[in-house]
Amino acid sequence: MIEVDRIVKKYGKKNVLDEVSFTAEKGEITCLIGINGVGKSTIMKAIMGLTPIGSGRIRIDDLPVNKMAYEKIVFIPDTLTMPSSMKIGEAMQFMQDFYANWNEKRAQDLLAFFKLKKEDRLGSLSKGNSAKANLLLGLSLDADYLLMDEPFSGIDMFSREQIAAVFTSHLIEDRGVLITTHEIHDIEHLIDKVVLLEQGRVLKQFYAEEMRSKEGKSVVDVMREVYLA
Ligand SMILES: Nc1ncnc2c1ncn2[C@@H]1O[C@H](COP(=O)(O)OP(=O)(O)OP(=O)(O)O)[C@@H](O)[C@H]1O
Repeated sequence: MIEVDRIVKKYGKKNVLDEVSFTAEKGEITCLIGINGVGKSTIMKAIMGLTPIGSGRIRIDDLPVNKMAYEKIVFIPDTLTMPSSMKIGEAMQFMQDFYANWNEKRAQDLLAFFKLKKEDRLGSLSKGNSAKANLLLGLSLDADYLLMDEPFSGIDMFSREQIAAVFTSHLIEDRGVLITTHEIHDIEHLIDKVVLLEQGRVLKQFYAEEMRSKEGKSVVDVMREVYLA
């Protein structure tokens, strides 16, 4: 479990995260939802140790975040980080050489699933295929938790559907997934837990299925209630 406990982050005098607490469990998809600027990316960076926090704590499987903990997490950015001149196959080979936890079988499965071609250069890929290549490279690492910042942003409908299908497939296995988004419609049916954010604070967190079955409300219904109140 990733446990974010009352974390506070300031940029200058501005409180960007104000006692944010939530958990993301293994085997579940947890979604941080909020409009631009509420602090979603800052939370991701804090979990990855890429930005220091003022107070609060972050634990992964009951251990404080340290170098070992980072071997449990993969952060999949929204842009390709490999040189654009590299072919997909070369990028896969690079990852295999560099990371001990590269899972070649899963990488091949993802290549087929996304219908990507090894000989295509990263720089020549469409936005949708770049996102898929990014996912391929990240998901092929055997890590217990996957963090993805806006994996569906700016991607065409068919690519979004294909990417969404990965989340419900065996390719995710029983890993914990934490994603951020400001567009919920396409992915509402995939999400287990929802964390609604506003101006650096958690307004509400709930399980989507429980909300549907007990209160008959969709995630969008709850968002309307919370944000338009
Ligand atoms: N390096 C920085 N210096 C100063 N302020 C920053 C810095 N990074 C982020 N901020 C501010 O912190 C707040 C939260 O930013 P963050 O990027 O976490 O939001 P977000 O919810 O991920 O937004 P988006 O959906 O646009 O990515 C914003 O007001 C942003 O302007």
